[in-house]
Parts: sequence; structure tokens; C-alpha cells
Amino acid sequence: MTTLPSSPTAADLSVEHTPARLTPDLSVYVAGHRGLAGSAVWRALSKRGFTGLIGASSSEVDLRDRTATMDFVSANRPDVMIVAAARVGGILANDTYPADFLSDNLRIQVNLMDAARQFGVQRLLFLGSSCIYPKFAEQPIKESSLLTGALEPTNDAYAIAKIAGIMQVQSIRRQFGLPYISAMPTNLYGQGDNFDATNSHVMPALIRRFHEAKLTGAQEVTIWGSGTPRREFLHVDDLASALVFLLENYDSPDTVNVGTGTDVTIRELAETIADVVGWQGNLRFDTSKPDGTPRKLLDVSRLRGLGWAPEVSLRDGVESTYRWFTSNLNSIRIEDGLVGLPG
Ligand SMILES: NC(=O)C1=CN([C@@H]2O[C@H](COP(=O)(O)OP(=O)(O)OC[C@H]3O[C@@H](n4cnc5c(N)ncnc54)[C@H](OP(=O)(O)O)[C@@H]3O)[C@@H](O)[C@H]2O)C=CC1
Ligand SMILES: C[C@H]1O[C@H](OP(=O)(O)OP(=O)(O)OC[C@H]2O[C@@H](n3cnc4c(=O)[nH]c(N)nc43)[C@H](O)[C@@H]2O)[C@@H](O)[C@@H](O)C1=O
Repeated sequence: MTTLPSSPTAADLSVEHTPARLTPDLSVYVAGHRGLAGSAVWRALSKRGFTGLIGASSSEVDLRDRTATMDFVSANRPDVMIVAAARVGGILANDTYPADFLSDNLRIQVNLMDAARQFGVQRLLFLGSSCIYPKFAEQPIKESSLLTGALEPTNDAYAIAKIAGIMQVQSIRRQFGLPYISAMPTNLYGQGDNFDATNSHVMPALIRRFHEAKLTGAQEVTIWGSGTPRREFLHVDDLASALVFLLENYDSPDTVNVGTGTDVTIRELAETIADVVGWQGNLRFDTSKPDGTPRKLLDVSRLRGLGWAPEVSLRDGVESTYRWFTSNLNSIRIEDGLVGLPG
């Protein structure tokens, strides 16, 4: 008679383990490797000598398609998977297309994580977002604030998809004992961002708008909302460094906030970008546009406690992003492709 190996108990799965080393001989599938976060992770792993990196564009493999996703993961059999593919956008895109944000993100992450489990992925990191926390969460927001209050309505559909992703990670750990983890980044920015005029996040939108105002000699630039909401901005190279760090050092069902621990008002951000771009004039606040959540500063003590800290200051990050933007005007990414912008 054969004896079946005993399944891990719930107690086994709730404890933190020491993760296996993330060595460069492992193959890593970076889902979403052409996006802001995924491309930064790809650069970080390449720098560390990983040669078995796997990626596919959405036109090659539409991750909303379950069969296509299963076939791709089955054919490539990655050791590690980073889930940085998602339908992503700024406040207006989230508010305008909630059905797409919910449906696309649920399908992408369910397909990827099911495929990971089925085809032997040893280690997985799922990326959520700080918008999963309640609109009026106590600041700075601890990971334990999850599901303690109502969400910000402009991005509640996207947030619910991301919360489902955290639960999928926890459920896979509980049922199958796999060391999958999730991380919740704050607002990101940097090279490779989406600079669409309408559907992007505030940082790329304002870099583009101030740049165009400088070129046209405009005396006034419009900022959406009141300018009073506070946001925390993390440079995407810092995000990539944090994610690699977590894959090497963290293994627990609890999600981890990834941020800088400091925030600024949107007015302060606009003033910084205007200064970096070299534009002077009047800021007009368009209060017909939504403000979104008044503040979402992450409590980053869990990640700091593990020994990781960000390196890029906001000023330096805006400067390097603007330098990258002006050096890549011929191929700037917008919502559905690449465009050339005036230089
Ligand atoms: N940007 C931010 O401020 C924040 C982002 N995050 C999270 O980080 C992750 C990455 O976001 P970010 O890099 O900014 O987003 P991007 O829009 O820059 O990149 C998303 C990537 O997902 C891929 N993708 C989208 N839909 C599909 C699909 N149907 N099939 C295959 N691939 C698809 C895109 O591929 P392709 O280019 O080939 O079309 C793209 O490379 C997301 O989970 C997001 O929620 C969290 C907090 C803040
Ligand atoms: C990362 C995060 O991103 C989104 O949430 P958000 O933090 O509100 O992100 P945002 O960058 O779009 O806006 C931040 C603030 O900036 C103001 N603002 C001014 N002028 C522009 C402007 O021109 N564009 C944009 N987008 N915002 C502007 C804007 O009114 C708001 O007060 C979520 O969808 C959510 O899903 C999510 O995860």
C-alpha cells in the first residue's frame, strides 16, 4: 500500500517560510513585460544576469483568453511568474470603463494564476494596487486596512478585481501549499509609462501637458480636480528592486505595501513637474474632473522592516522621466500604441 504525502495544514501555510534563492538560472515569465512595471522588472532581472526571461505582448498572447494563456504557460514552463499584466489606467479611465477594468483584470489574473499552479510554477508574485484600501482608511494605510471600509467609487471595480487577486494568492497557498505572494504598490511612474492625454495617470499626463505648453508658449495649464488630493509616487525602478527583493526574502499569505512612505499634493506635484520641464505660467484647477480618494499614503513599515528602502527621490525621478520622455518623443506610448510627439 502506498502512503500519500500528508497535505500541509492551514497552520503550516500561515507561517512565513524562507523562500528558495532566486538564482539567475531560473526561467522567469514577466507577464506584461512591455508595460511600465513589467519592463522595469525585466531590466532589473536582466541586470542581475537572468537569461531565461519569458515575455509575450498582448497581441501575441491575449491573457484574457484562457486557452491561449494555458497553452503559453504550458509550452514555456517558467519556474517563476510575475503578474504585471493588467488593464491599467488613471482615474478617468477607471471611472469611464469599470466593466472592462473588472472583467479584463479578473480574467487575466485568474488565467495566469491557474496556469501557474497547473504547470508547476514554483514561485509567483501578483501585483495589486494601493486602491484596494478603503477610501477613508486611516493614514498611513496598513496592510490590515484591507476590507475594513467602502472603496473609492472612481476605481472600485478595478479594486475589487485586485482584491480577488490577493484572495487567489492566499487560496492557492491554503489549498496547494505553493509559496505565491502579492504586493501592493502605490502610484508608479518612470520610463515606459502610458502618456495618453486622457487615460493615463497624473504624472505622465502632466509631464506631457507641461512639455506641450512649453512648446506652444501657453500661459495656462489645466490640472484635473482641486489639486488638494495627496498621492505617494514610487519610481518604477524602485518598484522593480522591491519586487526582486520580495521574491528573495518574503513568503507569507499577507500582502505587502510597496511605497516610499511620503506623499505630496497634486498641486505640489504639478509645480515640481512645471519646474523640471522649465515652464512658467498659471495653473488652472478643473473641478469638474474627479479628485478621487483624498489621500492614500501607504504604511511601508512591513517592507522597511524586511530591509528594503527606495532610492529615487521624487525630484530626481521626475527629472529622469522627463529626460527619458524627451529622448523618446518619436515612440511615446499612449493608450493603444506608440505615437510621435512634438519635440
Ligand atoms: N501604474 C501604476 O501607477 C500602478 C500600477 N500597478 C499595477 O502594476 C501592474 C502593471 O501596471 P503598469 O505597468 O502600470 O501597466 P501598463 O499599462 O504599463 O502595462 C500593462 C501590461 O499588461 C499587458 N496587458 C494588458 N492587457 C493584456 C492582455 N489582455 N493580454 C496580455 N497582456 C496584457 C500589456 O501588454 P502589451 O503592452 O503587450 O499590450 C502591458 O504590457 C498592474 O497590475 C497594475 O495594477 C499598481 C499600482 C500603481
Ligand atoms: C494608481 C492608481 O491610479 C488611479 O487612481 P489615482 O491615484 O486617483 O490616479 P491618477 O494618477 O489618475 O490621479 C491622481 C490625482 O491626480 C489628479 N490629476 C490632475 N491632473 C490629472 C491628469 O491630467 N490626469 C490624471 N490621470 N489625473 C490628474 C486626479 O484628479 C487625481 O486627484 C486609479 O485609477 C487606481 O486604479 C490606481 O491604482
